[in-house]
Amino acid sequence: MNSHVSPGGFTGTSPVWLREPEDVNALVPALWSATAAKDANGVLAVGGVALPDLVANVNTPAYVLDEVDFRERARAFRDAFSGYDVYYAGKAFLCTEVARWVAQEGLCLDVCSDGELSVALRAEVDPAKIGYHGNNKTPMELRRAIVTGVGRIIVDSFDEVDRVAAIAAETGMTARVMVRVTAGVEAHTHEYIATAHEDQKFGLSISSGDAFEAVRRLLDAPGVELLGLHSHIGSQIFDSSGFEVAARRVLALQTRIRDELGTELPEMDLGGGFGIAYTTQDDPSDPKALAEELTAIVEHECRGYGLAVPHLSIEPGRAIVGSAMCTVYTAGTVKEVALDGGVTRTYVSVDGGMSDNIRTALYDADYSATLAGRASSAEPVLGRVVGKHCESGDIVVKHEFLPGDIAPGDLIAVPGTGAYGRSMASNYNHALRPPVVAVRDGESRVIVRRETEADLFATDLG
Ligand SMILES: Cc1ncc(COP(=O)(O)O)c(C=O)c1O
Ligand SMILES: N[C@@H](CCCC[NH3+])C(=O)O
Repeated sequence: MNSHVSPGGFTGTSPVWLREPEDVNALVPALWSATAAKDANGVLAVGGVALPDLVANVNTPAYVLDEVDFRERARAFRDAFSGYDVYYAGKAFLCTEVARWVAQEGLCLDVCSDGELSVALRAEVDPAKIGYHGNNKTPMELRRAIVTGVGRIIVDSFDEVDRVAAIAAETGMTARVMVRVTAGVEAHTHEYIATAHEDQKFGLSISSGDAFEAVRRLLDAPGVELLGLHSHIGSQIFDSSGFEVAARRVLALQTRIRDELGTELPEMDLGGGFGIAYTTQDDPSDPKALAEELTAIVEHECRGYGLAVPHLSIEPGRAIVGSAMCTVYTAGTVKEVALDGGVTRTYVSVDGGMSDNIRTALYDADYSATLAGRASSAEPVLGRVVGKHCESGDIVVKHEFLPGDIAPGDLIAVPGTGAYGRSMASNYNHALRPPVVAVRDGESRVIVRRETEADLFATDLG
């Protein structure tokens, strides 16, 4: 994996990685889905559908999902990780149609709530190909998962060990489980999306002995089939050293289980978290390189411990859907704000914001943007794309060079919003969550419709 290029500070008002583009109209292909392209007039099309035509039908803001790109990325993971099971992490983005695409492309599906399970079942995903995560699954959720025949439940606590065993005993069904372990790794990502250090809520600690104890109890529980150990170190990760340390510690636990409990667990899940490019500072690996790297790490560690290589699985979410989607907005107001040193920043307010993309406010995430409806010959200016919510932190794109003549009514497209954009969207300020429009071969299809006022009033009983 290529290492993440550190932003390395600021030059005045913008981060050092942000360079003034030679052509402010040009797309940076690595940030966009496979079929995204601009014509000579600067009109952006995705899946052969020009965005001005698309928004004439569905309005803005809208998420635009490139079906060809999504399927290609899913297949790329499936093919590169042949011999593994690839679980698409539905938390990144899930709707019934996308769950069907996942199944059609031969991937399994990772869910982490009753609602996500309902979507998977509605799409007729084979329950045996569903994995079920969560640090606080209710007894009701666990019962449904077990009775439905979910392929694996990833057990996250001692309480859950007891619950799973009790439900298996009571229903006479077999509960197939993995144990989520905490490997004590400090992943190089934002604190809120790192999940393998000790002081957080997920998993059972290897170093404290809790993970071993959970394994011992599950092996003893009638009706429970323990498949293996699961480790997920965090999200938007570029550096393989975290996976390496985690694999070493998880396999050390596998060795202890073999030596003290007399069994080698047949499976192991390495989690997801593979980073994507949001801006020119990100340089992600392709699935083939990732597969080679992760497989080499596991094989090396297994050799060292004298273990058979377990059947492996991964759970990419962002790396499949992240770049497959962009969001298109309409600019509403444009404001020049004078900063220190005689510099100005152009604030472009769009008709969405933190209600359709919380990641900038929540994780200080970086995004990019481009004018989507026309070309401009104006000089680039340092811009910031902000939303329409009552928060100064309501920022969509913190730093981007935009054409100096950007004006109300312009369409602005933001790439890389597929992961955790719609899935973490909210109704803040009673915003109506935008639609997801799938595009392919010149056709567009609304697969999640825009919310309406009636949706808001469906729960507000008046
Ligand atoms: C257990 C688990 N698996 C998979 C994922 C997917 O992560 P990503 O979308 O970064 O690939 C997550 C989210 O971080 C997760 O918590
Ligand atoms: N929602 C986060 C990632 C956490 C995923 C779930 N463990 C993001 O947008 O980056």
